[in-house]
Amino acid sequence: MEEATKQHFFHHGEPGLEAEKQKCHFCQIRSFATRARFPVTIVNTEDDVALDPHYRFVDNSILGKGVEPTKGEFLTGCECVDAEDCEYNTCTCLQDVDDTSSDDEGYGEKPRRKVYAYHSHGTKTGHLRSKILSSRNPIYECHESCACGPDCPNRVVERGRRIPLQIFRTENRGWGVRSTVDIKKGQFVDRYMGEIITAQEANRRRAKSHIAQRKDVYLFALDKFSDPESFDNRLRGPPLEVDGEFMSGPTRFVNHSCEPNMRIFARVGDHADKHLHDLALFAIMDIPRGEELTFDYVDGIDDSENDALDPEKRKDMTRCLCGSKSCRGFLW
Ligand SMILES: C[S@@+](CC[C@H](N)C(=O)[O-])C[C@H]1O[C@@H](n2cnc3c(N)ncnc32)[C@H](O)[C@@H]1O
Repeated sequence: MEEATKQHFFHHGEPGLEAEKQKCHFCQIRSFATRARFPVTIVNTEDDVALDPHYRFVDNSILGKGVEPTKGEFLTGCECVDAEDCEYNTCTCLQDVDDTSSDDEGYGEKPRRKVYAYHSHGTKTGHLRSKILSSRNPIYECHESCACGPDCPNRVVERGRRIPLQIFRTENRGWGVRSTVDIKKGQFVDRYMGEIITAQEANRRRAKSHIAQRKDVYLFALDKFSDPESFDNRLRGPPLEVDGEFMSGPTRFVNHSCEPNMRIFARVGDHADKHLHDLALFAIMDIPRGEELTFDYVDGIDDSENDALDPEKRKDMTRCLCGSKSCRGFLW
């Protein structure tokens, strides 16, 4: 770690080291557009280990072979001229929101039911509403094809990470992630990024991996809108997957906890791109600066407690070191 730090700070300003700079983690995170206001830092006060040299930081997912975004002519956004209108179900971006319990508000002839995922006023502006936080509902945001403009309050994930993150060496679970500022319940932290690959490619990578379950830690299926009956054939078949093992952002280093402080939500911009939805991490409680950020890798859906009763299965299982009171004992 110290070697890599020295090399970066003393030599990477010099010309002629382009190839070396490409592989340098500090140069990669310095190239992020938000580096000045919301930097990512890497520290290790535990041991001498550096990040895996094969790993590369990116600030956007990379589309793999055979993965296509929807073509421009099929993209459609809302026509809300006043961004305030994007809080109501009259905004076409929110038309698919399934929110039958409502804060119904009559407005002339049009029903203006507030279905918006975020608080839109006061100190909680931009934070997920508790009703969404305690659900598994997807988040529908306005996006680049919308008329509402970049300041629309329904563009929280689209605007990107607004929190400085630090990757640090934990005592017993390799690298972990924390924030250098306090985070409030409902605040967006960052997306889980990586290479977006086809299901076939994901299975090929699983088969190649020595321990398939280990590979599964880095693979996230984009299956929130999967539906065998869908008119969209991209939603009918096996979903695309995001592989963050060798190319991702800081959230790739977030560890598991059985009592997590964040949760992943599916976030969609253009409805034609549901097959490519984002994986957005939000705080589900207030998190003081410096506290490790975690999420539940299996989001509560887990067979490990049952498997652990079987001595044969148990010997191949990975012990969970989250240290929480309700720890389930095993990661998988
Ligand atoms: C997505 S990575 C997280 C970053 C990882 N700590 C690292 O150093 O690269 C997942 C791996 O972290 C470790 N890990 C994460 N949460 C853990 C936990 N609660 N207990 C034990 N190991 C954990 C396991 O080795 C797991 O395969």
